[in-house]
Amino acid sequence: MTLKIHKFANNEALVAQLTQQVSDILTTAVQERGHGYLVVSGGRTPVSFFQQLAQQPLPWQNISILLADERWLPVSHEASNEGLVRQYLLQHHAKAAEMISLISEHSTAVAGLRTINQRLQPLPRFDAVILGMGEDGHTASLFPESAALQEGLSTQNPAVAVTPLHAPHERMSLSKSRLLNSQHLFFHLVGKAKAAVLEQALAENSALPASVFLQQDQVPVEVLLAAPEE
Ligand SMILES: O=C(O)[C@H](O)[C@@H](O)[C@H](O)[C@H](O)COP(=O)(O)O
Repeated sequence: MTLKIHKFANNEALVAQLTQQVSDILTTAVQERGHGYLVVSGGRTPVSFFQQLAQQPLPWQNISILLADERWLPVSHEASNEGLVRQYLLQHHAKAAEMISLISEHSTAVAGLRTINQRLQPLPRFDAVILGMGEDGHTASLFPESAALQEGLSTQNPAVAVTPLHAPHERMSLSKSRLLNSQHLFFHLVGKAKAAVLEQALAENSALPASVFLQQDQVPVEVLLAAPEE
């Protein structure tokens, strides 16, 4: 398992490093294969990272951005992850990037799944996937106890439709196999509560969804953690 954990005194320092690493990865990707693919997460944590990354003078017209997961809502809804990405990441230089949406016109994620799988099927290996983690150990929308978890962890399809038991909104999540089809994988974690869940997810017999991504041999994973030390 190639796992590196980088600890930061605060999110500002973390974001500076993550921005640098992701910028380098995307620059290399565009140089080497003409196009870069970046997968980001929604939620509250990534906002300042999005703001920093958007200001980097990268070859954005050759970069596609996707979400690791999406809430099945109109982009104009305040809880839409695509709305968040459009508001904070697809700005400044990054305005030129392409966004590959995880939602469709269908009224439910289950009904839209086929369309989303078809949309994602042709995509090559991602260059970087940045995951968050919930305090219940979920990552992307792969929630513990959700009926779709097993499918999300075992399907070879790129996406899975999820109805979380304890979180709002129906979701579309990238599957484990699609998320791990990447050159680089990062976790961006902020706060003491996340540090504690990280410890659980790193334990040998952890059943938390995040541990599936932390404890694997397929893609090097770097955890960037900003949490005050006791
Ligand atoms: O749509 C989502 O909810 C996310 O993609 C999700 O997996 C997120 O990364 C975690 O829930 C952490 O969320 P916070 O950053 O808000 O703590």
